[in-house]
Amino acid sequence: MVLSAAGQHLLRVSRPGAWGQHLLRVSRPGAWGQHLLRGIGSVSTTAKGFQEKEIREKLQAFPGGSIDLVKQESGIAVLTVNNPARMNAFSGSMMVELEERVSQLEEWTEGKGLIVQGAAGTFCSGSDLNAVRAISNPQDGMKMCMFMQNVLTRLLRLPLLSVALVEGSALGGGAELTTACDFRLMVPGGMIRFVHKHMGLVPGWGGAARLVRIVGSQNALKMLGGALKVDPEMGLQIGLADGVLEGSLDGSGANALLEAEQWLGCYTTGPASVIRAIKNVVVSGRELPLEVALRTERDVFGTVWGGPANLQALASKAKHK
Ligand SMILES: CCCC(=O)SCCNC(=O)CCNC(=O)[C@H](O)C(C)(C)COP(=O)(O)OP(=O)(O)OC[C@H]1O[C@@H](n2cnc3c(N)ncnc32)[C@H](O)[C@@H]1OP(=O)(O)O
Repeated sequence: MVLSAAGQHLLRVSRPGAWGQHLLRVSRPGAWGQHLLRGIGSVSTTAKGFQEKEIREKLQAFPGGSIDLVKQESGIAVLTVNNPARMNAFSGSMMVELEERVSQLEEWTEGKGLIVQGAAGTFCSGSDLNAVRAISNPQDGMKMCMFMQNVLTRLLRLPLLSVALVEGSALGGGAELTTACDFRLMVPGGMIRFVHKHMGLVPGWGGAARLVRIVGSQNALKMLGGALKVDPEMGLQIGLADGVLEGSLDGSGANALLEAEQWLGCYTTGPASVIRAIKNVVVSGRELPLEVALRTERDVFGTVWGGPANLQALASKAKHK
């Protein structure tokens, strides 16, 4: 780690062979705090110096599937990774669409919750291997990685309580996507598997960093090193899964979605302003140094203190037995 004159950390990523050393410039942690303080819930990229327009154009050259978003009256939105012919693998255009959907969710001020699911009874089999083969050179791979890291970081920081509904398999980048949600609910027969090792890779969409925070470094090492198949039972045991649902009665996925909505509803009941504030204080507590997190918490507190929900609760003389 080198601290440049501009105060930016340069993370030196080396790889032996043709392309030698690359410098991935990331903004210093203090700048994250500034982002969070300025506009919690609309945090933008932590990566500098990558040409988003250029990578979008590149990714658009690999079309297929879609990322569908339905915002419901209940304040819970459903995001569906939809490419069933390829087990919901992410084509390039789906990566771009995911960024657009995240932008829409950042603008959705009435939202409280989000369920991320795969179409047709399976979650997501990671990157579309056809696109991966076409961009297997290091420069393009690095750009795709930065693009997806940025999108999934923004997804996790949305001021919505988010759940990955894991039916079927979540493989590779699909496993990484589950870690970009606050919670994971698994359906019997479901599996989360970081298969990267078998692809000669490590996670690159931020999945390893998030996994360590969810299950701890020991379990993360075992999951990545062994490319372990994490079923619902193991998921609960290591804290990767937050619940196991009954699942589809007819194979349509409808029942699992309904169950996930009910599960999430326990945490999203109440005014959007309060639910969003809860998510924001937790994000800052999770990601920021304590002093900055405390300042952020104070700022968020100021947005709800004396607000309609607070005044109504005071007037009702509520008892919390
Ligand atoms: C930083 C990101 C790292 C990554 O995500 S790398 C990608 C990691 N993912 C993989 O390697 C998944 C490879 N696929 C598999 O293991 C199996 O296809 C899988 C998902 C277990 C399903 O197995 P089966 O149920 O036997 O079905 P199948 O193999 O016949 O697949 C059905 C069709 O889906 C396709 N498919 C599945 N995963 C894909 C992918 N990631 N990219 C592109 N195409 C994919 C598969 O080729 C097959 O297509 P087709 O019917 O032969 O035309």
